[in-house]
Order: sequence, then structure tokens, then C-alpha cells
Amino acid sequence: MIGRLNHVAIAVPDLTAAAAQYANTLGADVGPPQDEPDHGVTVVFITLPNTKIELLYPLGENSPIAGFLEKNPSGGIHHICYEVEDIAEAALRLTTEGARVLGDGTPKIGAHGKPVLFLHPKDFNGTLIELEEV
Ligand SMILES: C[C@@H](C(=O)O)C(=O)SCCNC(=O)CCNC(=O)[C@H](O)C(C)(C)COP(=O)(O)OP(=O)(O)OC[C@H]1O[C@@H](n2cnc3c(N)ncnc32)[C@H](O)[C@@H]1OP(=O)(O)O
Ligand SMILES: [Co+2]
Repeated sequence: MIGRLNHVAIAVPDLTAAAAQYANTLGADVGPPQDEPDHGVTVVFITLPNTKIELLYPLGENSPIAGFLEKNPSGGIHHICYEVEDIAEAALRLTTEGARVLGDGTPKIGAHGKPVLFLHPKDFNGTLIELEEV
């Protein structure tokens, strides 16, 4: 069911510094900051030849990454995003298999303008999984 790795997300304590480090120290193709108010984060996408890195910084009250950054003040890998062809079918299969789809269970539009869903990290070996319909 899952396809390509769409992105690996890293929560960071300083978005400007992290973006500059990827651009200048690692020599990567770094995009501009993008506010995603529906998701409570500001993101910077870094395009690699085979996938993307998503730098995440909290936006607004009740950001879903606030607790993670409190526990990991230097930042850390926050989630991985796999592509799926049909997100409704994927959600049905996952709930049937007993995995928890986070939020109200319905997809939101993600940073790429496509529907996304998140799966509880405790159901997947401690890894928060995002699914993106492509
Ligand atoms: C823009 C979009 C896009 O790409 O298009 C995005 O990516 S938006 C990216 C931001 N959006 C999201 O992450 C949405 C989905 N996330 C959520 O709903 C939440 O962050 C949860 C995953 C439910 C965690 O919520 P919260 O931190 O409030 O819960 P909590 O502190 O009670 O955590 C419950 C347990 O899960 C662990 N936990 C929390 N976040 C984790 C993570 N990212 N990876 C692995 N484990 C994690 C905690 O350590 C704790 O374990 P222990 O009990 O063992 O200590
Ligand atoms: Co993401």
C-alpha cells in the first residue's frame, strides 16, 4: 500500500538557523518558510535528489509539536511521510487493522496541497507516520 518516501520531518528549535545550516553547511536546496496554520507549524522544505526534508517549527497555540520540542529541546526527527494512492482506502485498512488515525480521522490538506493523515507513533514502533495521497 505505501509507496515512496515523501519526506522526513525534523522538529527544530530555531527555524532560521536550521534552514541556514542546511543551505550553507550541507549545501542543500532550501525553500522558503511556509506557515501552515491548519497544522500548527511553520515548515521549510529541503529538496534532495531522492526525497525531501521538512523542517518544523511550532506555529500558534496548541502546536502538535510543542510537547515534542519540550522533550527534545535540541530538536529531533519527528515523523516520516509515505505516499499512498488512495488515502480513504488507506485509512479504512489501517483502522480495520487496529491502528489509530490521529485527529478526527479525516484527511487534512498538507503542505503540498494534498490530503494527509497521521498515525499514532505507539502503533508503529515509536514512529509518527504521515500518509500523503499523491
Ligand atoms: C504540514 C504537514 C505536512 O507535512 O504536510 C505536517 O507534517 S504537520 C506536522 C505536525 N502535525 C502532527 O504531528 C499531527 C499529528 N501529531 C499529533 O497528533 C501529536 O503530535 C501526537 C503524535 C498525538 C503526540 O501528541 P502529544 O505530544 O501531545 O502527546 P504526548 O506527549 O502525550 O505523547 C504521547 C506519546 O507519544 C510520544 N510521541 C509524541 N510525539 C512523537 C513523535 N513525533 N514521534 C514518536 N513519539 C512521539 C510521546 O513521547 C509519548 O510517549 P511516552 O508516553 O512514552 O512518553
Ligand atoms: Co510532514
